[in-house]
Amino acid sequence: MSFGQVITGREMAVIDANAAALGVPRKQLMESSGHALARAVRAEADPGDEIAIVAGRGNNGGDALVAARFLDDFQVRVFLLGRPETITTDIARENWHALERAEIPTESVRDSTALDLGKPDLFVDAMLGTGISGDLREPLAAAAAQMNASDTPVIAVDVPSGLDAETGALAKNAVAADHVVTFHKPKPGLDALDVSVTVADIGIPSAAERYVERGDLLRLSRPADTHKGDFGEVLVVGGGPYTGAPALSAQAALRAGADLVRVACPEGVARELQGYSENLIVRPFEGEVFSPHAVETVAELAAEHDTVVLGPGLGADDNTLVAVQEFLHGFDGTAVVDADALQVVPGVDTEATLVCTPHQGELRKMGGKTAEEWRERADLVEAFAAEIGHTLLVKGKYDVISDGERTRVNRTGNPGMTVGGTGDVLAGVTAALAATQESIDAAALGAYVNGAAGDRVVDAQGYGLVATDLLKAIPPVMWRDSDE
Ligand SMILES: NC(=O)C1=CN([C@@H]2O[C@H](COP(=O)(O)OP(=O)(O)OC[C@H]3O[C@@H](n4cnc5c(N)ncnc54)[C@H](O)[C@@H]3O)[C@@H](O)[C@H]2O)[C@@H](O)CC1
Ligand SMILES: [K+]
Repeated sequence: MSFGQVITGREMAVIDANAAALGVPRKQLMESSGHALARAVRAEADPGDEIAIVAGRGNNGGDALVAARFLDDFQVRVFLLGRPETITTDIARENWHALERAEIPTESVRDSTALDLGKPDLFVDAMLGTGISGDLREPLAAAAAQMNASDTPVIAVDVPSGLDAETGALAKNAVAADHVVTFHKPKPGLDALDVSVTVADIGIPSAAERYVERGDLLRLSRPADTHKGDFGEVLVVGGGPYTGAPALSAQAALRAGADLVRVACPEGVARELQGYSENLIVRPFEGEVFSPHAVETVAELAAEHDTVVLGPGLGADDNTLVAVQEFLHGFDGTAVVDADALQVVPGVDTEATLVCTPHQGELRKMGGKTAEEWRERADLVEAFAAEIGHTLLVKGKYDVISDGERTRVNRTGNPGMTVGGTGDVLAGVTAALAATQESIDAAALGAYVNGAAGDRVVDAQGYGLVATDLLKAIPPVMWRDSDE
């Protein structure tokens, strides 16, 4: 199983929140970061050296405030660039007060004219880490200029202040560090700099990356920050022998935030569908089932949507499978493929980005292998995803999600969810998410949200869950910050 090596600041925030969800809160990580930083400083300093720690008001500064405690046998001077009341997080502020009470020399610098970092033997640059935006502003810019103008070695915390950990771009007034102690994994852009890098293990359990946890919800922007249209439009192509399935997928996509969902289905199904919910917009095509003559109509509709759900209730009529194949052959958008449509995917020649959501029986029918033990299954799913060139979300007690390079595991959900229709809900949620997220993240979040919705229902009512129960549980799982 692989999680990827370089990680962006945003990804780090997800992992950090997942660690907290697993019982390892940020304050503990800050303590480990500070300790790792202090060890690196100790390795470069001589006894009695003067060490100037230049701290910003965020958690990057907080890491260095912790380090100061470990280094109080040196002549440590801590410069806080800003007023202590404006430290941005509680954990960093608590560490500032701990320094004051321990009488470790601290000064707060309010503006650049008052800034004199002196001539220490070593600088610690803890002004900005992954929270940076834009070029350094004052008084940070003046501090960077003083550090850069001196011959004193600089150890930077996480990244040199001025390196954007999202893009790897360097601000024009960035700190020129000699050494970087970066946490957990290297950040983008570090490899292009002329610095030595230590990657410090800060005790984040590998489970925080492997498992999809509440921190993964940070990938979603909140409804309050967004406008209509930001969440995209979804087309569900389904129905034929079954009508409930496309209705469930469509309603699930709406609950997961899609702005507009339409269902393309055979005309007979269309009338029934409208009876399910007034929220469904239906685009009927001729015939009893999806067959080659309807491909052009469906393809035109699909091109007007951000993502497609292909499969719910379509059935496995020979004509339908040919139609699915023809549709995928000409499609270059993003589709979540479920149910009988799955068996067509491995042989199909398509430009489309597909997220396939098989249970283990369907996976075998696609030509994939499965195993009892989830780690073994994860390796098999990763290899099969690489082979077919699409993202897989293989449902099970532990869902395994892989795009062939990155692999995640989801643990939400419960035995009550083996009831019919929960897979249709999952496909709809995943398609809504795929309108704004990369396939692997959409699939991982889809599995998490669907399972967590099921857990919420079972918590509230006990077993006896039916698929429609999941629909109302989707929004609170997605948009509430914490479990109440
Ligand atoms: N996310 C994580 O999992 C962990 C983060 N840690 C540390 O936390 C850091 C991130 O902390 P924060 O998110 O608090 O962010 P930062 O400490 O990087 O910066 C945030 C502050 O800087 C200000 N700022 C942003 N751009 C500026 C600019 N161009 N000029 C002047 N001020 C600017 C912001 O207004 C904010 O007050 C990491 O780099 C790392 O050092 C570690 O403690 C361990 C775990
Ligand atoms: K820094």
